[in-house]
Amino acid sequence: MKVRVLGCSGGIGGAGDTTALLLDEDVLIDAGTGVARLELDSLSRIDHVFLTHTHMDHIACLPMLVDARQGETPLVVHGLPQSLEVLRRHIFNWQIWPDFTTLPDPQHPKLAFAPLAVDEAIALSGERSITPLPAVHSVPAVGYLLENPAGSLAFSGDTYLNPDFWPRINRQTKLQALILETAFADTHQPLAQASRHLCPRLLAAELACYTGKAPVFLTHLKPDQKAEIAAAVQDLLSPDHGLQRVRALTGTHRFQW
Ligand SMILES: Nc1ncnc2c1ncn2[C@@H]1O[C@@H]2COP(=O)(O)O[C@H]2[C@H]1O
Repeated sequence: MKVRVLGCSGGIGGAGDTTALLLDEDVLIDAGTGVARLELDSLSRIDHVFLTHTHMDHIACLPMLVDARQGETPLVVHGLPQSLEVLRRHIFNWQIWPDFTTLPDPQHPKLAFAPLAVDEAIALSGERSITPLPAVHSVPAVGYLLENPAGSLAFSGDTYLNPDFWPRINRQTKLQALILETAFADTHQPLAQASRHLCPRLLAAELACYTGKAPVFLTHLKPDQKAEIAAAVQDLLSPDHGLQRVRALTGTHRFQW
């Protein structure tokens, strides 16, 4: 499996694009502004989008992807039932964007919705599977475990303290990487808590629950707080803390296993 980071910033500005991970050529995890980096033929090869949640920084490019994509089969958007209802009601409602579940005609739509549930794995071609993981955010949300027989990669999605996440991660014997959000700096902890995100201090509490050794990559850093978050994470890496191999994800990173 290959995962190419198209966007991993907590906002726009500077070189950052918002969350989008391309799994092989046919699956997107979230559809933030990073999707706009892809050429038309790459967009047309995407068959599935797995959404963590419906916040704009994770769906910004979804409407235009549906319209741009060429192909006979619909783009299948997977999400929690509550997330799909939000998309129907507030995005694909003919006012913000056309309802592509009925276009060009209801028998041959460009868009289909597929509800998912935490812990229910979705099998994909090539012995790949994607399993929704619990997340704790200000709207219904999930993370994802991407898996093939050779290993797995876990992505927290946007989340606050998430005790149900760790037993599932600690069971992974072939985890290649752990992508965790750390949106805010410690000086913004009240906002992190209000908006259900982590800051380095809360990240340290989360990582204390991790018993494995996979490298940890931080995502969703707010652009104006990147330096402060990075400095705090360096402090977390002091020898007495015992944490190692924690670094910020970059918008060009690729994983392969
Ligand atoms: N009280 C608040 N609750 C939630 N989000 C807020 C609040 N105040 C400001 N925000 C910002 O709104 C953003 C929505 O997307 P994020 O969850 O990435 O991050 C959130 C914060 O940057």
